[in-house]
Amino acid sequence: MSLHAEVRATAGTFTIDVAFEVAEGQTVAVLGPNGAGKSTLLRGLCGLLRLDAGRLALNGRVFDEPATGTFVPPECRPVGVVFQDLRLVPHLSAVENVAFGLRCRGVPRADARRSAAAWLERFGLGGRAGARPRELSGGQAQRVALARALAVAPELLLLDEPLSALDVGLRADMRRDLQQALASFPGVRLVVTHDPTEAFTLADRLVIIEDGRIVQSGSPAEVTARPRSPYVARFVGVNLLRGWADGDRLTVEGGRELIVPKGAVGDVWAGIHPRAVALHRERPDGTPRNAWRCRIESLDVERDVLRVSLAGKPSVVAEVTAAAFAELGLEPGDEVWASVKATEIEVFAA
Ligand SMILES: Nc1ncnc2c1ncn2[C@@H]1O[C@H](COP(=O)(O)OP(=O)(O)OP(=O)(O)O)[C@@H](O)[C@H]1O
Repeated sequence: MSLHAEVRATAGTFTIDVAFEVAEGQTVAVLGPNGAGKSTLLRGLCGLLRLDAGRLALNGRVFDEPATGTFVPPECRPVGVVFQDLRLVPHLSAVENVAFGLRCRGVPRADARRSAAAWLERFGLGGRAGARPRELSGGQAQRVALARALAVAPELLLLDEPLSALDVGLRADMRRDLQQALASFPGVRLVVTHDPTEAFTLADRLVIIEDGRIVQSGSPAEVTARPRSPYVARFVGVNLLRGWADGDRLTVEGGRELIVPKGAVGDVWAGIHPRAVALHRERPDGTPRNAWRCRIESLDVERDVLRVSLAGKPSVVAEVTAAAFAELGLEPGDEVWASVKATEIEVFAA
């Protein structure tokens, strides 16, 4: 029981061409830069965009397959969708919005209303059933949209950037609610997101799309360990350098030669976790280290660590504790030495 998605579709001049499978009970996060084709993929999956080629099947039932002329319209698919802008009907109350999806699927009015009220109750919105969307807070509107998607007992749940419209303060609470809702939903779950926290807390598997194609997929741990593109590396917070390896030498872009663990030969990626980048005021000596001069470009505070963007050859991000950084007495614009132990550089074939 699963989603089989082989999607080739066109929106204007843009084409999406991806293939992946998701097992029942799994949550997949679809990631990618702006314009990568995430929403277009979602439209293909829910039937708002017809495939040019490929095959879309859920639990063995085919919903779209141009080769056989099969196309099941959106309202006849067991698919629940929460769109980025929610798309609640403005003149309908919360309970009517939730009932709407059921009515579209032919459920009699009274039954649809009863079921909708029960879903709102489950999401703690029993008291807001009569409110119109503009009378709801962002978090409440989000819950109504989620209730509407789940009320139709879908086999596939599609969420497009489910938390992006919420204030940062509300997001953590809503993420927890969403995690619970997803855990109790037995079907296939697919979440489009830009947010690493959302992806890592909600998903079993990541599918990363760039320019309408899958560049990488795997568990969060696999993707973090071996990012396959600069976008993925940025997303997971890892430094990724492209280079040429020969034994224990790696020549990276910009020409610097780094000492790395022996193994890979040829065109490679080298991943360096920001925690592995040490900062020094003077050139470090002693144990043989890879060290090079950089300029501190900017600082980002993330809880009790600082992410320090370093411009140099190569440019990297270092992660240091606030205390260690204060001890060095550095600030943006200052010159600094960055160093990385050879054993902290993971080299893998490009
Ligand atoms: N109906 C359309 N006509 C023409 N071009 C379109 C159409 N729909 C989407 N596109 C183009 O397809 C590309 C992919 O768009 P899409 O909205 O799927 O990206 P996305 O990954 O969801 O982006 P974002 O993260 O910004 O929401 C974009 O370049 C967009 O301009």
